[in-house]
Amino acid sequence: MESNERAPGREALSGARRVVVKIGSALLTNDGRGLDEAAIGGWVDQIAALHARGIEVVLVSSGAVAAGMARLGWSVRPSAVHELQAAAAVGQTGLAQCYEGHFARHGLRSAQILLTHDDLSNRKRYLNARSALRTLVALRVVPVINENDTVVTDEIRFGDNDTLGALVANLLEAEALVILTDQEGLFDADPRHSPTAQLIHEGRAGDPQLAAVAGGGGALGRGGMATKIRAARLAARSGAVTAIAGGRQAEVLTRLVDGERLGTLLRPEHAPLAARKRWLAGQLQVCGSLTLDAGAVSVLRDRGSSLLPVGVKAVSGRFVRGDMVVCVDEQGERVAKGLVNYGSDEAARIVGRPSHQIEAILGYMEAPELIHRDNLVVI
Ligand SMILES: Nc1ncnc2c1ncn2[C@@H]1O[C@H](COP(=O)(O)OP(=O)(O)O)[C@@H](O)[C@H]1O
Ligand SMILES: N[C@@H](CCC(=O)OP(=O)(O)O)C(=O)O
Repeated sequence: MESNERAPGREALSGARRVVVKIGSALLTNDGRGLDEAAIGGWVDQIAALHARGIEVVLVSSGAVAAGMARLGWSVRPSAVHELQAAAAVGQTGLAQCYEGHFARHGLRSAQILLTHDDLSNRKRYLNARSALRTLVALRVVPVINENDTVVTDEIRFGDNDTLGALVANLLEAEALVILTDQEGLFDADPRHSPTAQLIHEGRAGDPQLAAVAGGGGALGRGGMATKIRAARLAARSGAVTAIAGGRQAEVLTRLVDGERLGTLLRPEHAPLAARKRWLAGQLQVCGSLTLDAGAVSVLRDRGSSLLPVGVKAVSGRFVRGDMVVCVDEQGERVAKGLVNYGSDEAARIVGRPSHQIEAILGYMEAPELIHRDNLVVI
């Protein structure tokens, strides 16, 4: 097939409305001499083009350590953690400035978000990060995310940004994760060592055979293909398709979104909602319960709606925002479970009341729903 054809099976990518784009260290740096500002400008141009089509783009960008090393005049990547942290702190400023300047050429704003593993494994911080990111996206701002390298320690480090990209795709329920790197995609062997290696065009995220061909990273990158394959598996948990493609290919982002057969496409094996709901259903302990009126039971079961406070009659148990609670009908039969947006004390004060009164009752409003439908599984 010619590479500029619209390829069957690429619809998942061409139909995506929200995309997480991860740009790796191997691409961002100018042979270790700081940031490749011209190349960054080119990706920003493409992201702006996607934006203009109404596609929401969230960027996960590496490059802080490499940029910091250049600014500090270091030619060799340090191994001491405190030096890496210092380099990241110096470099992250340059990275943010570079994106801000390029997005401004298109009349777009960017926002810096630095995350740690803890932020996404702690449910409360996870929900907070998600609210902030959703708000930025709704404001048509492009979030530029990196690991908060200056505060993380080895035990709690993502290390590579492929994993971070996948978790952000999960967090925002993006339809696609696009990983741009210095190779054209996943080959059946590491092309640095096997010049005859063939590009794998499509595959199943989670296929164990992929891990067998994926090797480690180059001098500048961290995880290599191994972490990209793992990222595809993680992204698939929330139904996202993953594309691994060459960031130096002309117009790579726009061509991918146009459905062109570029790079490697790894598809989730399960439907998005089902994957997400399975995660919710399987993972978390229940901390309390909400008794729903008949109307709320029916909209949850029949329409997959969010649970609003107005449909709740009673609250029991002690829970905080982000905890899992079970929803029961007035006969005590289990209807659903999900992650609450309000702790038990606040929930008790707002149940039975319309959402527009929440702010007047509590003095603030986290969200109009008690449980957002993305965080709710009917059982
Ligand atoms: N099977 C493979 N196909 C393609 N690249 C591979 C494979 N196995 C290992 N690699 C290596 O992975 C590198 C990309 O990963 P990495 O250096 O971590 O980059 P990034 O900073 O973009 O994440 C490539 O330069 C390549 O040498
Ligand atoms: N957070 C680090 C990036 C880590 C890294 O290089 O990851 P990757 O681009 O996946 O190889 C930085 O900004 O330097």
